[in-house]
Amino acid sequence: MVVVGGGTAGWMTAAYLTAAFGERVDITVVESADIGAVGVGEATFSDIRHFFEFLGLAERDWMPACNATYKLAVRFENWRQPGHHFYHPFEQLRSVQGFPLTDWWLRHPTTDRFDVDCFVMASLCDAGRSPRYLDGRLLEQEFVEKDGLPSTIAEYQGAQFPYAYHFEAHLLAKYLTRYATQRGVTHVVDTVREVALDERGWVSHLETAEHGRIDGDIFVDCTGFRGLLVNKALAEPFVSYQDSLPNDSAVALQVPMDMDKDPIRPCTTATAQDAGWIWTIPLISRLGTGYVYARDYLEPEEAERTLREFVGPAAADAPANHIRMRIGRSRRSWVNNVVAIGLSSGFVEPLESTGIFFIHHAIEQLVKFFPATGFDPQLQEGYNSSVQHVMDGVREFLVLHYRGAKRADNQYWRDTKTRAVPDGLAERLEAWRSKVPDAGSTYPRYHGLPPYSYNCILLGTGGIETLPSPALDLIDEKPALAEFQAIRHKARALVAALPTQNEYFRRMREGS
Ligand SMILES: Cc1cc2nc3c(=O)[nH]c(=O)nc-3n(C[C@H](O)[C@H](O)[C@H](O)COP(=O)(O)OP(=O)(O)OC[C@H]3O[C@@H](n4cnc5c(N)ncnc54)[C@H](O)[C@@H]3O)c2cc1C
Ligand SMILES: N[C@@H](Cc1c[nH]c2cc(Cl)ccc12)C(=O)O
Repeated sequence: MVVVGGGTAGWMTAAYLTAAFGERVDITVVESADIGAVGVGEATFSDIRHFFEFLGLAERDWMPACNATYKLAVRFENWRQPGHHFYHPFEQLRSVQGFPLTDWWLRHPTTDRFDVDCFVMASLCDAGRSPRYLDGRLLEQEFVEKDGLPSTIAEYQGAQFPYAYHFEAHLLAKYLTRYATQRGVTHVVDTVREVALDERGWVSHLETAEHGRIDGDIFVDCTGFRGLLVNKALAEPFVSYQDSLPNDSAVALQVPMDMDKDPIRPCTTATAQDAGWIWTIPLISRLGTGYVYARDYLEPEEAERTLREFVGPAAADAPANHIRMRIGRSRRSWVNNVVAIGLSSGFVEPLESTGIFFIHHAIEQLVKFFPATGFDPQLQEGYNSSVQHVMDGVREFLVLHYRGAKRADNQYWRDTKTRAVPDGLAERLEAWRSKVPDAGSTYPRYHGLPPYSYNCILLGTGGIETLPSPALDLIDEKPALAEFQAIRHKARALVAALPTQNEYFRRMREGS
């Protein structure tokens, strides 16, 4: 196997496949020293723990090397109106008498914060708490992997794990480079100048600037947005999502942070802006922040000025990284003997931190559908179908954020209500007006987001009126009210008992 590209996708792929296949598959990574990686991509899904566990890595092995912190949720600010915020947490939504607590909340709203009433994590985020005690124990939410780890995250049936991570993307790539090369992966630092095809249109070999010809059986395209092998050499078409997700640009800053002074919030923050939103990702030594926006509504210089103003004086000396984003996916990610993974395969704006989830899912599916030398087209079709639906499903979930956002104070936000929606979503939006989303009314194929995630965004953004189930007028509400009270008590007890993230990581630093 020849992996072209040494960003997060390239090294996650090489590390995982060497852990899966050992020496039975020879893996080479070719990465250019002259073409930079995208340099961002720092918040994750909680599923990523399966990636590190598959590699045999514990948190103490990799977190300090990547300046990593914990992420309990995404905090959405000003999506409903200025000053309003809500959370999308890593916490299963409870049910009472067969109805989700969000449904009961619509019928009996105990406060104006559905997230605080239905989820313990919302209070932990508001209080800046760590999900682990100073001795390393996980918060009370007893969590046990059911019957060991599944073969893939798509097949995982266990409890919702309570947190994900923030980490420095380039440090993770460096860490995985060491991991992979120590286990036999060949690392060639060079630029691919030509992708040679045989008479069938399959890649026969690569020509590099200094190392000449590199042969392979399977080529993994991890060359980022340029899609050097899949889109350029094999001319696989790109399916744009821009008609429903117009944000196509970003400007990013890295802002120094002092964990002895600055609070390390245990969540990613997405703050709505006039032409998009700003992400804030707290790491151990710095803040990752950036403005994701639509060029049709805002020029890069204005976006950078807005971002610097938002961050304040700490941003003064930070150089800006302007990025043009290709939003959408390759029609197929696996074409002939080329498999695209990462930005080359597809990408949506990082509103729910899905880029690394796409990579992790794609690598697991590549193992699941790995071809024998005969390259059975059924395996390729199974792979492409799984990858396509994950991206199309996430696209739909992100469109809901904009259709649901109550903000309509300028043309950008007014246009979010009239823009085309992906096939099937219009009917689902209609259904959600009468009944909160459930497994039967969200995107029908696996795409990584459970129905409760849709409940959070629908109730949090506030722009789509959603009615409680009529049955709740006829069912005794006392058990539901008792559940709300139990959540309040549990949240209060955990806020009192858990350390802040700063205290937790200061202790980890002292202990290391
Ligand atoms: C603004 C922004 C914010 C993001 N935030 C998040 C987030 O919070 N969470 C998340 O999960 N994801 C996020 N992502 C996505 C995440 O950054 C990517 O999924 C991740 O970095 C993977 O990128 P990649 O490895 O596919 O491509 P890149 O990082 O672009 O790497 C491409 C590699 O290919 C190499 N290359 C290119 N051409 C050649 C050649 N001819 N020869 C040899 N080598 C070559 C380059 O040298 C580089 O090593 C974000 C993306 C953007 C744009
Ligand atoms: N399986 C994913 C789904 C998920 C559940 N809650 C959240 C919250 C956020 Cl911010 C992203 C993703 C998710 C996971 O557990 O990571």
